[in-house]
Amino acid sequence: MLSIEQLSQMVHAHLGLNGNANEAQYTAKWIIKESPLGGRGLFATEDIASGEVLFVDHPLISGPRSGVLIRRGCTVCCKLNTNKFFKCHKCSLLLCSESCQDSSIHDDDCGIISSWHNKVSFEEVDATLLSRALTAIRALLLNEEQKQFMTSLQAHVLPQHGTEVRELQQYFEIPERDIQLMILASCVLDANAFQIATSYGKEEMGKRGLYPVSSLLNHNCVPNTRYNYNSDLQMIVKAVKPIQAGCEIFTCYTGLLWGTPARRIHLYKTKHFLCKCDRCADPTERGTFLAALKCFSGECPGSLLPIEPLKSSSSWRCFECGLRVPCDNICTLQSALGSLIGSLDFGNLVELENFYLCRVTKYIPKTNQIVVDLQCRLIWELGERENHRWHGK
Ligand SMILES: C[S@@+](CC[C@H](N)C(=O)[O-])C[C@H]1O[C@@H](n2cnc3c(N)ncnc32)[C@H](O)[C@@H]1O
Repeated sequence: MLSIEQLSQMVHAHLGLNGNANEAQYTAKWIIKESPLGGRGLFATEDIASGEVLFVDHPLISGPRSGVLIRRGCTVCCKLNTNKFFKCHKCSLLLCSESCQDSSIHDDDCGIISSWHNKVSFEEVDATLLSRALTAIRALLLNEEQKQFMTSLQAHVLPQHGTEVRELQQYFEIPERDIQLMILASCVLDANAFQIATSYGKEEMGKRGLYPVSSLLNHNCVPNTRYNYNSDLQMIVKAVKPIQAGCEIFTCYTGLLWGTPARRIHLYKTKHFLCKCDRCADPTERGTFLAALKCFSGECPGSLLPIEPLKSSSSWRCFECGLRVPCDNICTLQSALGSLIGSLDFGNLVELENFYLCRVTKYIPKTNQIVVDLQCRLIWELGERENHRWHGK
């Protein structure tokens, strides 16, 4: 692994902060340091005002996500749901048009894959598997310096990481050094990749990017930054509150409006740590009651909250009547609610509105993350439709 000094030099070169001709529109008011949370993090070197741009990162590699549930999409433009898909006869990647086939993106991808000897005919290659492995495959396009930068990032090395790359070997004879680099890229992507948001109404295959500077940001459930993407897939990271010199700069790896159990489980499953931040330790989550459930006791108007939120097996208690409920009963209710939400047709506005107005708040308080999420979806959908009338009070 690179020293912090070497890593800092790479980060500055990557952001274009070196030399006299500084093209960046900001100065770096932060450094890379060891974090008390473990590993490295970014720390403010001077006071930073709310709204200030901290840096503009660009991905070393980007492409489709690797999950088994990935939807069939074009490997160049990521478009879904077209019946015009075809497989490139040289590399078997899925494409939607001649212009995507003639693009430089496909040229690069195809150059790598077609250099591997085929074990089966191109029709027999699993195009979905190839899409799932494509972002890791693109690591082979990096130059030596970029590869060194990528390998200096944290990697999650667990047996499940890189399976999509290993499985490619049933279709292609791949040189061992390519396999090793792609598996390492999968492990680095697992620890660091950011999901790239799709613009509203656009049906696209899920995308992710390896943003090496943002990858050094540790997580806090009340982050002091936020980020958005521009049309060139650059990630603009801004302060969302004043950050004092010396403080660690955080991002949030989960949904901000998720309740504590949902955030902690997600962080544990995807980033392999249990968050212990102030918000996670506070049963009320700063008075937002995002995880609260209605008290199980008849007419009691109170809410159930975890007694020890940092323990996943904690009992819950009603803060009004004192009723204690074991964790197992809470988990059963939470998974029933999850199934109920999973059965909703989110494209059907009338169904969503009815569910929100008539059903969901019978079981959970209006502060619960499920209700808040429904409200956000309704606002989002209604804001996009002409002449749509809100029937609620
Ligand atoms: C994107 S990396 C962040 C940078 C990393 N610290 C490094 O040294 O490269 C994500 C990993 O950092 C660690 N991490 C981030 N936030 C954390 C937190 N709040 N508590 C504990 N570990 C954290 C976890 O190991 C996580 O999988």
